Amino acid sequence: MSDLMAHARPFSDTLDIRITDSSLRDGSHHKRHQFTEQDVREIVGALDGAGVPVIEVTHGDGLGGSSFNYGFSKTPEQQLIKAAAETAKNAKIAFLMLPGLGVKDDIIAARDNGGQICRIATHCTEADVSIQHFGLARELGLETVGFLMMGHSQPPEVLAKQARIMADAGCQCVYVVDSAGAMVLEQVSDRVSALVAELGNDAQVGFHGHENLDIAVANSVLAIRAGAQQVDGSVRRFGAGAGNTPTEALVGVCDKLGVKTGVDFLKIVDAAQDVVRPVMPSECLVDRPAMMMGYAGCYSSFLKHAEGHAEKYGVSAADILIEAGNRKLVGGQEDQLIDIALELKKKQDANAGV
Ligand SMILES: CC[C@H](O)CC(=O)C(=O)O
Ligand SMILES: [Mn+2]
Repeated sequence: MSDLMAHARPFSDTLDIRITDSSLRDGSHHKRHQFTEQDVREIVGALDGAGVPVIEVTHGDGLGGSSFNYGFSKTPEQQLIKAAAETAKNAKIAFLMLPGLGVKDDIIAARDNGGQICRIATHCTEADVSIQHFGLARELGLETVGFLMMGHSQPPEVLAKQARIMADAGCQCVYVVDSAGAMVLEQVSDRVSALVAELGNDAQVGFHGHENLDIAVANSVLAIRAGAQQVDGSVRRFGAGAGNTPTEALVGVCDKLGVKTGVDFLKIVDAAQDVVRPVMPSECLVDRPAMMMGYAGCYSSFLKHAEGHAEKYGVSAADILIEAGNRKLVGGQEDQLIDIALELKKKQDANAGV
């Protein structure tokens, strides 16, 4: 056992932590939900071949996300889940759902199409809306994961209470989710430790990072040190905004620290370069708007929307995002970004005497 794992809790007899790759779900934001069945088959084949134990596949906003507000999927997500499940030889296929966007029938369909892990995401103060969905998922024999989104916006003790609500509802692993890429080092470990202390053996704890301040791997290492047993990554950071913790770097760093992930470093690096990169519309960059999002603590999936409105109304995407952070907007409030852009334009025009 490595020094890092001395105080941590191994995931199983063979793995210290279990990595979930989210390229085919969080990456859906970056791809504007345009994945094809062939993209999914190629990426799942490569990740599964490298030993990635869990691969998440869904519209970026989860089951039922394909809509005017969030962006229509090119291929129905249930078809993508089915293709992923047919392709994977060892990896389990996970899917995400946000109560309200997705409904119970979507969970049943995802299970019927081969999904094995149901991940239910709520804003980090609204865990109670997930209760009935965890109940259903467990009845269906699915493994369950809970996502407390925008985890930076609440202190550790609040997150721990919300995690308890999920665990009591049947959630087997509650994630601290740094949706905005706004957390810095001990801000992660303090939150993970609070959940570990609250949940004990009732549920595991996970961490999902974003790269806006360029420290997602370091944040993940601190999460592991604090007792996280499940950690998310996305190959080549393929995710919303600045992207996620790069799976390949996380695997390499874990190898060097003696933390067993079960993923083959050389194979995952090849997959990142040869299979995933060609499917990405562009690299996920820590550019000005992405960094502003992390700094302002603003939702990662807002980036593409903010850029679109900035271009349309001739205002700064960074200003839109900072104001969204000030207003503490959460997923589902994307339409308010248009109001912010219009207000900024009005101010800009007034200053210019238009
Ligand atoms: C809209 C769902 C969101 O993308 C979930 C997630 O990955 C996050 O909050 O970081
Ligand atoms: Mn995310």
